[in-house]
Amino acid sequence: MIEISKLTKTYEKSSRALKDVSLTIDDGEFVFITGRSGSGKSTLLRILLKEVEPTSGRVVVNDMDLGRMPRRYVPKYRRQLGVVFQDFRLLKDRNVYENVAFAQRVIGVSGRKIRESVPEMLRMVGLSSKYKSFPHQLSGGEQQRVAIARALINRPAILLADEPTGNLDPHNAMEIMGLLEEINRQGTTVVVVTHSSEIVNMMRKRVITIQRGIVVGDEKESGYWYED
Ligand SMILES: Nc1ncnc2c1ncn2[C@@H]1O[C@H](COP(=O)(O)OP(=O)(O)OP(=O)(O)O)[C@@H](O)[C@H]1O
Repeated sequence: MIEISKLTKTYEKSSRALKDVSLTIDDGEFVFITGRSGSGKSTLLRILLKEVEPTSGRVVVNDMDLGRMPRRYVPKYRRQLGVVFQDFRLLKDRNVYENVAFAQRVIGVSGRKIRESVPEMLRMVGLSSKYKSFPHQLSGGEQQRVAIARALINRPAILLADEPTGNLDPHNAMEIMGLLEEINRQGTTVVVVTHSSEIVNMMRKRVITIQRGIVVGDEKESGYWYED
């Protein structure tokens, strides 16, 4: 569960990126956070990841108050969140299998467990046959599938996706959204930041709209889109 109350972020020498944002995302929800460029979406994600500190307000993720979290606990906290980015961020010199396995190796998962869980995850994202391929041999959609497999391999309760379809053509974008929907169906909370109105309108999920740092809309199962 994500509980945000009265969250404000003002960057130095700049206007407010977020102003008095309060919202709750329950376990198992699928939520879009949308808004124009510069509205504050990435700032919100970065605060959730504890990469950016709020100016004021409270953020509690899975019962952990981020404002009270000791610095040494942050890496462990971040591992409880799966994160996917627009530009995939795969290791270019490792194949598909190794890209996914790496996320387990760094936290000391046993070789036996890795050999069991990576193929299972690659099956889930539909990439079993490409496990030996390198990122440059894959389409954008396939690369994003690898990134999703990597984000989920340690079974996080929450998946945060920052413009996950931003580099994909409409067909691949729809496939990735279908995969995120399936992941959500299996119990993971999914939070997708996007400014694609097509995707938001097609999916009919909860849509939180941010405009100049303020939440101006929060609609359940909606195709709501902000006015320019
Ligand atoms: N590190 C920073 N230092 C100063 N100002 C920043 C910083 N990061 C973001 N901002 C400002 O905060 C505001 C919100 O930016 P943010 O990146 O959160 O928006 P966004 O909705 O994610 O935009 P986009 O869709 O283009 O990624 C903008 O005015 C931006 O210029």
